[in-house]
Amino acid sequence: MTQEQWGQLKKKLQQSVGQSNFRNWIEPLEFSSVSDGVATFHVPTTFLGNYVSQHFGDLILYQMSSLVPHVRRITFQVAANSAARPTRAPKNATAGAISMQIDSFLPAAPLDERFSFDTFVVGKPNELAHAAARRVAEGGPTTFNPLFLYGGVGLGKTHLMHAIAWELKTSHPELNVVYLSAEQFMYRFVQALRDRKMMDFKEVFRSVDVLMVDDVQFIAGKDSTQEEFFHTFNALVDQNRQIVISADRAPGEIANLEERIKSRLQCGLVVDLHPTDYELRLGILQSKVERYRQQYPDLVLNDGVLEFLAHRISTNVRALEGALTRLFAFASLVRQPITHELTQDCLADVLRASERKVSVEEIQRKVSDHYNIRLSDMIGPKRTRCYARPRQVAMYLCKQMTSRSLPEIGRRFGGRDHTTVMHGVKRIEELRVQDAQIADDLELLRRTLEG
Ligand SMILES: Nc1ncnc2c1ncn2[C@@H]1O[C@H](COP(=O)(O)OP(=O)(O)OP(=O)(O)O)[C@@H](O)[C@H]1O
Repeated sequence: MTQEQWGQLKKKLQQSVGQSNFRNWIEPLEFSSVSDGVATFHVPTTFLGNYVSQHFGDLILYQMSSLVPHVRRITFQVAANSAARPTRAPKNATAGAISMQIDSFLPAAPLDERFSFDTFVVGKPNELAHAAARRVAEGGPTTFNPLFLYGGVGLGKTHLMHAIAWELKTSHPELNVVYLSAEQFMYRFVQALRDRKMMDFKEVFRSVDVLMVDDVQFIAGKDSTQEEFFHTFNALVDQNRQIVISADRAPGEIANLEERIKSRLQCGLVVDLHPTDYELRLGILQSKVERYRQQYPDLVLNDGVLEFLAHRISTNVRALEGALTRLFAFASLVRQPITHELTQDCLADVLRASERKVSVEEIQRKVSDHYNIRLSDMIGPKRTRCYARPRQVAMYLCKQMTSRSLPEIGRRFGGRDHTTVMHGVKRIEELRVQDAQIADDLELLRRTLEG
C-alpha cells in the first residue's frame, strides 16, 4: 500500500467512524509498510495501538483489503522516536522500543491459486454445477440466489467456489467478494460475541457483494450461529447480493438445520456434483499430467497407465490427484519410466484400498430392494420395463463400481451377452442426464453401496 492509498483509506475511514473518532484514533496512525501480507502502522503509544486494534482493527483491515487484496493482518508498533503525531488519548505507556502485534480479523479466507476455471475439468457429472458457477462468476444481475452446490467428498465444490471468486476478483475488482468456510463464519461470530464486536461483524458481513460459504453443513446443530447466518443471508438476499453455498448434501438432507434455513437455501438453484465417471477421471488425470510434464520434463509415461488409474481409483478426485503426485515423485526419484509395473508397485496400498469391496451380487440385491422387485426377476429373462430398467441400473453400477468386464457382468446377469450390458450401461448414462429421478436413484444407490 502506498501513502497515497493510505490517504484514500483514511477518507473512507473518516466516513465510517465519524469525525471525532477519526481525529482521536485514526489520524495519529502512521502507515509504515506492507510486507508478506502484514501492514504495519506506527502508533505513538501502546494504549492507542490497543484501542485502535480493538475498536477499529477489523474495519481498517476490511477496508484496506479492497485496496490491497493481499493484506491479511495489521500490526501496530510503538517505535522509538516514532514520528506518529501525539494523540489526545491518555498516554499510559511511554514511547520506546515496545513493539506489539495485534491480529485483526479479515472475514475472507485465502483462495487457492490452483483452483481456477482453467484447471477445472468438465465432464457429465459436473457440467451443470460448472455452468451455474460460470454464470455466477460473470457477475451480472443475480438470476438465482443462492447458488447451492453439493456433492460427496473431493468432487470439486471448493474448487468451483474459489474459481468463482478468482473470476469475480479479476473481472469485477470493485466487488467485495468474501469466501470462507462455515466453520470460519462461526469462529468469527463467536469471536465477535466474545469481544463485543457484533456491530462490526454485522457491518462487515452485510456489506459484501458476493458471499460464499463453504461446507455449510458445519453449522447444523449450532443454534446461535444458524440464527446469525440466517439474518446475514436474508439481509444480503434482500439487497440482491449474490450468495454461493456448498455442502456435502442437499439442503433438505442436512439434519439439525432449522427448517427456515433449509427452505431459504432451496429457493435459488440447487445443483449437485455427481461422483466422477471414468471419462472425467481420465480427463482430470490428463490435465494434471500436462502440468506435471513441466515439473518433470524427462519422465516417460507409458500408454495405458492413466486409463488404468482412472479405472481403478474411482473414489474422489483428491485421492486420484494424490496417487498421481506420488507416482510422478516416485518415478523421478528412481529415474524410471512410469510403466504399468511401476504404478502397481508404487501405488500398491492405494490400489488395494480401492479394490472394489462392492460385489456384483451386492449391487443386484440393493438395486432390486430399491425398485422393489425380486432378485430372481432382475437376473431372469423378463423384459418388461419394470424389470429391465432396474436391471440396466444394476449393470451400470456394476460397470462403474466393480472392476468386472462387460462379459463377466453379462454372465452374472443370467448369462446375457456383453453387448446387452453395453447397451444397458449406455442407456442409463443417457437417462442420468435426462431424467432427474434416475440420477437421484443412482446417487442414492451408490452412496448406500459405498457404505
Ligand atoms: N473437475 C475437476 N477438475 C480438476 N480438478 C478437480 C476437479 N474436481 C476436483 N478437483 C480437485 O480435487 C481436489 C478436491 O476438490 P475440492 O477440494 O474442491 O473438493 P470438495 O468437493 O470441496 O471436497 P470436500 O467435501 O472434502 O471439501 C482439489 O485438488 C481439486 O482441484
